[in-house]
Amino acid sequence: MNDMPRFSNADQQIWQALVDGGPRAAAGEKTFTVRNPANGDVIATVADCSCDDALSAIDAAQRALPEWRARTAAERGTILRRWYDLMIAEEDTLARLITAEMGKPLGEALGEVRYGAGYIKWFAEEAERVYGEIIPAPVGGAKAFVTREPVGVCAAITPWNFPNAMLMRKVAPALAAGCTMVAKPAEDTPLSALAAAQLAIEAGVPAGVFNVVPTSNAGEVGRALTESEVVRKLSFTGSTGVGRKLLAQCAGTVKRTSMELGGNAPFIVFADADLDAAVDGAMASKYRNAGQTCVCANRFYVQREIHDAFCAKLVERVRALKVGDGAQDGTEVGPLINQAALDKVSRLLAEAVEGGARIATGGASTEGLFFEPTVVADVARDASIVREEIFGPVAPIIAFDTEEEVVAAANDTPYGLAAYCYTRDLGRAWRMSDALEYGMVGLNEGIISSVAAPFGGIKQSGMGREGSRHGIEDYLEMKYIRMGGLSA
Ligand SMILES: NC(=O)c1ccc[n+]([C@@H]2O[C@H](COP(=O)([O-])OP(=O)(O)OC[C@H]3O[C@@H](n4cnc5c(N)ncnc54)[C@H](O)[C@@H]3O)[C@@H](O)[C@H]2O)c1
Ligand SMILES: O=C[C@H](O)CS(=O)(=O)O
Repeated sequence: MNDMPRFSNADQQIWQALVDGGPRAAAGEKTFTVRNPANGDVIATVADCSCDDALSAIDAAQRALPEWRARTAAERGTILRRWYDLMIAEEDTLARLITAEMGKPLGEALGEVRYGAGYIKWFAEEAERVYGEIIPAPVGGAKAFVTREPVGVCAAITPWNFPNAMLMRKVAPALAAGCTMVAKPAEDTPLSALAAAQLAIEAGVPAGVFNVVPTSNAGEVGRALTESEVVRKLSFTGSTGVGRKLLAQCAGTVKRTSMELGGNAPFIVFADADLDAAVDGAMASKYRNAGQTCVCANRFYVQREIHDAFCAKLVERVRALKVGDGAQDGTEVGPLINQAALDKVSRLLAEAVEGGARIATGGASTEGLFFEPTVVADVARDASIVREEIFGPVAPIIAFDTEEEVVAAANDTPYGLAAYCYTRDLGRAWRMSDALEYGMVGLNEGIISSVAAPFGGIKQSGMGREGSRHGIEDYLEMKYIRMGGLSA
């Protein structure tokens, strides 16, 4: 990846932090390496930022705020649109970066770049739709109204599974609203964030408005971001466990927070469903990104009458999936991100089998970090693979009989991000979407994400929404103004 001099500091071949409008070596010039999960190769050396580096980035964001927030929404939107154009012009390079640092197939990586860039375009336009309100005067001789103002200096902490899109869906609304941003990408995948920030600078985003501090010490940098009184908001995407920790760390300074956390999506198939459509949806939802998305189907509930037919069709499709290096043509399922992820998937599957489950296809880690796309049937309802987020290419299947029974099972989780239901009965479709306790529901759809959709969860899957016309709200404050003394 050091063959990208535009992004890495070519002469030293180090991907420096991007702070205050340019590359910045970490304090002590510390570095860490990034490896390709497909083969373990070191693909880049990156500045290893510390608390001091984070504080410098926060200072740069604070200095940049007055001028950036003073620009008109149209001016900010024009710069964001230029950034979008640069992202699309560089989409192939950015896709190669994603595949190299986290393993997804190039086709999926290209889709992610376009998805992430789509958020920039969307919020370039939404910037000019941040309206205020006029309130009917509560008393004579007075006017009352509401204006919307940027929250201020924001921080973002993002995951490795969508290293471009998860950050773009935070930084785009933040900058559109007039905020400035300090971002800490995941240690496994800092390159996509750094490349996107470089393009932002080239697009005319002023120095200090968007800063990226890569680090192998998430806790130290995270604490600098969460404890700073200058940082008025934290937007986090990641596991629920880390989200809880960060919420607690933000309490001391009463920060605004957006939390996009873990999921445990039920995928429900009724006997009256279009079976082929349900299998198509299952394949798209379960095996995308090797099962490493927060909205992947995590457990399949299939009505007993069609259980065997559904399993047979699914197994046939899963067996045909091509596993390999995401950079190779034809690869459909890449590696898992690291050994810990592989160990977790293996553990959950082994525990399911110990509980009586039957592996219908797959079930083994092949070489390195690759895991065979798997279908496992006859899974116990309370198995750990049903209760925990798998984050791997394994589909546990459970038979059910009645609507009431499956609603209870689907909702029996602390998570509430996404749920899926296949049925051709319109009444049942409405009853299910009403009854499912989730932030997002796919009805006869396995892929529901879009820049136009309010993406987010309830319960312990988080708070706030990203994308849609709602996504910019998380970066705005409301100011109520009452103007008196207006009587003749
Ligand atoms: N709801 C969503 O939109 C969404 C999207 C993608 C991923 N996720 C969730 O993210 C998880 C997988 O991603 P992950 O493994 O990167 O999650 P993670 O929580 O381990 O890490 C996410 C980010 O938090 C950082 N982090 C970890 N510990 C920290 C600490 N103590 N202080 C500060 N930062 C810390 C990491 O460095 C990374 O940047 C899954 O649970 C998945 O469901 C949710
Ligand atoms: O996993 C995280 C992403 O939000 C998944 S999606 O591409 O937005 O569906």
